[in-house]
Amino acid sequence: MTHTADLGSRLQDAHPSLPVVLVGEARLPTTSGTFRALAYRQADGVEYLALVTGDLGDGHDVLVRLHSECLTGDVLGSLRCDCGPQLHAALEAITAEGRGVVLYLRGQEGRGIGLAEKIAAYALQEQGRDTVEANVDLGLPVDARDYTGAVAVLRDLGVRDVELMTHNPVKVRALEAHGVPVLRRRDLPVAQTVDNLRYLRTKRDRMGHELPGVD
Ligand SMILES: Nc1nc2c(ncn2[C@@H]2O[C@H](COP(=O)(O)OP(=O)(O)OP(=O)(O)O)[C@@H](O)[C@H]2O)c(=O)[nH]1
Ligand SMILES: [Zn+2]
Repeated sequence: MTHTADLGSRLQDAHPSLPVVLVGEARLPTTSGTFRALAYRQADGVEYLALVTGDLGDGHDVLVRLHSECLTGDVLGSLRCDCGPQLHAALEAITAEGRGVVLYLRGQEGRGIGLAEKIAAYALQEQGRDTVEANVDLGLPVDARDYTGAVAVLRDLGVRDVELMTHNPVKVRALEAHGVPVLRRRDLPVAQTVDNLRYLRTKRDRMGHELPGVD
């Protein structure tokens, strides 16, 4: 697990200057609304896609989702997790609000370990390990996500403080540690299935996620 102390030291090491550049911007009509899509790239090649709706104005109290890439859930409709429904719920929430940002984090597939390693972790889960134990067995961090670039994108968009759509307290702490206050946390609907129940329970019981509705 990413402990608060580890997170704090990583954040202290984070470079304070803007490590991302805006590469392209276009209108993106989707089934969940029409967004302004802004594509950013970090010096190491990691890309970010910010889907923005409305006028962010003074940047205060912006409804935000930081969405970690999940190819299997977001694109393929995997039932091992709830990422796809969460992504679409977040896009629909900013559309309904008329103002907000969904920031798609391409460098965070598999909680930062990458797609191939996530599939290897799934194989261990089929042998009975939970999501945390599987990463440990592979010699990988349980959560390798870094939010420095995400914060840089939010700053570039003029976002100053946020209402964050998440159940994950580490995301809240990461934004706060980078100087982006989280005014409120907003729950997303949790799509519980027989295939993702253990994954959801592990997030609640071992990673501190706020998932009171999960049985
Ligand atoms: N390593 C690993 N990553 C997984 C597994 N299942 C899902 N993921 C990845 O987990 C990320 C989503 O993170 P979660 O911890 O499920 O949720 P979160 O985004 O931190 O929390 P919310 O903001 O509440 O959605 C995505 O990048 C998924 O690819 C797994 O079994 N092992
Ligand atoms: Zn997923």
